[in-house]
Amino acid sequence: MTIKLAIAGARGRMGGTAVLAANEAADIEVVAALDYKYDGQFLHNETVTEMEDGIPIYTSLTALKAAHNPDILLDVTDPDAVFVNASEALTLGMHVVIGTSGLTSEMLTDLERLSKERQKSCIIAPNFSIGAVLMMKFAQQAARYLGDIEILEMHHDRKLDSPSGTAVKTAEMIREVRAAHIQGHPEEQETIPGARGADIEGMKIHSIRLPGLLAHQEVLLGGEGELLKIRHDSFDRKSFMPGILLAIREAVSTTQFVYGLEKIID
Ligand SMILES: NC(=O)C1=CN([C@@H]2O[C@H](COP(=O)(O)OP(=O)(O)OC[C@H]3O[C@@H](n4cnc5c(N)ncnc54)[C@H](OP(=O)(O)O)[C@@H]3O)[C@@H](O)[C@H]2O)C=CC1
Ligand SMILES: O=C(O)C1=N[C@H](C(=O)O)C[C@H](O)C1
Repeated sequence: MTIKLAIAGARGRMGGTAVLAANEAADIEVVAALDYKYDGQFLHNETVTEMEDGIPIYTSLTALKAAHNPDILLDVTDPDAVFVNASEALTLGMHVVIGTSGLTSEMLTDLERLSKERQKSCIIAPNFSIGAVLMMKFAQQAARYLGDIEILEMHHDRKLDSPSGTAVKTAEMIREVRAAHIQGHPEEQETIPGARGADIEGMKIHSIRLPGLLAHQEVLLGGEGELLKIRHDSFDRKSFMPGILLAIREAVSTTQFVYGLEKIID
């Protein structure tokens, strides 16, 4: 069976790479794209134009669904768009795979409810790279022994959200095994606000944005007289593609809500 795939954000950095990867997969066909702008202009009519490779672009998911009946929507858009796109897709009876970061815990709860109600898969992967998933799992494992942790996430300077979805997921995974406690000096004070980074149960997350970077993370685990560093680097968006294809195939063959690719790989 050929999986009919629609992509929201198909003209972006991740979406463009995903179109190429899906087109190379024998069992997947990209049937349409969902977008809201073309060449900087906002689009208003329903079927608008097509991508360079002939994939039609729609501004309305309802119109896209009526014309192409895709099995699944892959969303790689931005934090403001993803929840609306994913909720609409589930409501229309499509499975959903989400790579977009920035979903709040309330949004995750709503998507889980909708996915169960509609009996459609919703797979959310803060990071599709197999190496990054392993980095998160290794950090979780190490956190049982070294509980003072700071996460350094480094991305390209076009990224909209901070901290990254990967850093948040890493802290959440570590939280499952680490006793909650405040790190650093109990009376420490920031003389410049933000100096100590974002805080999840005492763990600090520091976000770096620079041209030249793509997606990198270091988890620093400190103990008396020692430091363990666990680092992952994505140098190319191709690193995310095997995980995307895996999630798409998994989504159409089951109905499940999954937050984290580690749950599928395991
Ligand atoms: N899970 C993972 O492994 C990875 C996740 N990501 C995440 O994927 C997301 C996209 O990243 P990236 O490709 O770098 O970003 P880009 O800005 O390059 O791409 C996002 C695309 O989505 C489009 N878009 C915005 N709003 C909508 C909407 N409502 N409907 C349809 N399309 C829309 C944008 O159009 P326009 O530019 O005209 O606004 C743009 O083309 C980010 O959240 C990022 O964190 C990225 C890499 C890996
Ligand atoms: O914006 C990106 O590029 C990336 N975003 C994801 C995140 O927020 O963790 C995944 C990866 O780090 C690349």
